[in-house]
Parts: sequence; C-alpha cells; structure tokens
Amino acid sequence: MIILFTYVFYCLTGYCDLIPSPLHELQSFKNKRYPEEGSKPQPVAPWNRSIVRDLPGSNQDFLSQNVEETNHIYSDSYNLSVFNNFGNKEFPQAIIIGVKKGGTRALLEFLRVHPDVRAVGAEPHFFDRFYEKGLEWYRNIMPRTLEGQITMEKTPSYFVTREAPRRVYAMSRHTKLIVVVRDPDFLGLKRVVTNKHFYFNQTKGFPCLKKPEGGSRPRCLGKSKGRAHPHIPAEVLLRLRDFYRPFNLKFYQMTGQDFGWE
Ligand SMILES: Nc1ncnc2c1ncn2[C@@H]1O[C@H](COP(=O)(O)OS(=O)(=O)O)[C@@H](OP(=O)(O)O)[C@H]1O
Repeated sequence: MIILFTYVFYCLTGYCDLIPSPLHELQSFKNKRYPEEGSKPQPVAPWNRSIVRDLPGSNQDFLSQNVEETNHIYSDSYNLSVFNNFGNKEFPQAIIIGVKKGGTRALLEFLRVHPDVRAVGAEPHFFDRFYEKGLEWYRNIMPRTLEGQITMEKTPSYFVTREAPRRVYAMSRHTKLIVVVRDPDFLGLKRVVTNKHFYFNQTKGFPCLKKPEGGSRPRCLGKSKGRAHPHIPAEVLLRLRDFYRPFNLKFYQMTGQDFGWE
C-alpha cells in the first residue's frame, strides 16, 4: 500500500528560516477567493485576476510536448481539466513533489478520479526547468477549477531540486506538498474513491481503474509503469540498506513516525 504523506517540504529540508516572505498569497482549501453571492468583489492579485480563455502559444507548446502518454490516458473520461471552459485557473493548492518512481503518477490519477480534484496531466516541471517562464505561465497551464475544487500537479523532480522549496514557498506558503512514501493519509477530501473503482490487473501487476460510468474502457497507467526489474544481488541490497539507514532514521525523527524500512 502506498503511504501518502503530506508535509511542509521546505521546513523539513531546513529552509524555514532562509526563505523570503511569500510574494503570492494564495487561497487555501478553506479560504477560496470565490466571492459569496451578493458580496462585493474582493481585490485579487494581478497574477490571479484574469480568467484565461485561451492558452498562450508557449503553454500550448508545453502541453503538446508533454501530454503524450499520461495526459490523455485519463483525460477523456476522468478529468477534462485542460479543456474545461468553466471556472478559473489557479495555482496548485497541492503538489506531488516526489519521490521519483514512488507511484506518483498512480497517486495523481487516482486522486483526480475525485470530482473535487483537477490536475494537470503532464508534469509541468515549473519549479525545476521552466521557472524563468514565470508564474503566470505556470498558472495558465493549470486546469480550470470551480469553487470547492482543488488544483494539483505532480513533478517528482521537485523533491531533488535545491531551489524548488524556496520557489514554491515564494508562490504560496499554503501550498501542500505531497511526498509518496508508503501508506495513506491525506488531503481532507470526502471519501469518494474506494476499492470499487479499481481492479487488479495481472499483466501490469498493479491496480488499474475500472471502466468509468459512461466511459470507454478500464484504464491502467502507461507502458513506462510496471517495468520488469533487474535482479539485484543480496550484497548490493545490504549495502543499499546500510547506506540509507541513517537517512531513514533522520526521516523518522523529522516526521515523528517510524516506517520500519529495514
Ligand atoms: N497502482 C499503480 N499503478 C501504476 N503504477 C504503480 C502503481 N503502484 C505503484 N506503481 C509503480 O510506480 C512506479 C512509477 O512511479 P512514478 O509514477 O512516480 O514514476 S515517475 O517518477 O513519474 O517516472 C512504477 O514502477 P516501475 O514499473 O517499477 O518503474 C509503477 O509500477
């Protein structure tokens, strides 16, 4: 079972005292910008002000370059995020930042089955590769969301990018960061996605989504998931365990949880 573990990455990586004050105060899950009916319009930051109707060229390039496998696997039946015309584009309130090969794609695809989760299908790589494109570019590649929905993205290389914590924090101190470690715990979403949404695919060797209502067919993740693994000699495994033991202990201390990775 995958454990999903949310925490403030920059604090865990020792950045708490180093990072500058955030430039961008975003709405948190419970503090949405959407006005109450009949209330006066609230001033919003310029980067959040426009309702973007068309993706600018650079974003379209980004999307077409990155959508290949993952974006389309689920988008037709589960999350029409990129092509939805309603709502606003918001910065993500939650980002899956790692770890690579930890099942981050599975986690995002399973989370976005939830009607209140809208996600970018491709990995934006904003905080590591495309930061110079600016926050407006980043926001524009987000799916539109309605009140009560949360925006998410996943880019596992943020976890190993030194600048990423500072940059995320500069965007918003409220963004939740999710690291797939092993078991679950999570975003305070109402329980909607359950066992009944999945079946175990023998060929793939992992759970896949069942045929959605009104959808076309069952959905597994793409070819790059479920690869054959090489045999690793026992002495190499021992050396790896020795190598990681002190880091694991440090992680247990930081999180207050012993994961028992021996
Ligand atoms: N439920 C489910 N569905 C699909 N895939 C699953 C699932 N659970 C775990 N995995 C395994 O997660 C591995 C891929 O992890 P990521 O998606 O994080 O990879 S990546 O870093 O984004 O490339 C990949 O492992 P490998 O095939 O060993 O690479 C997947 O098999």
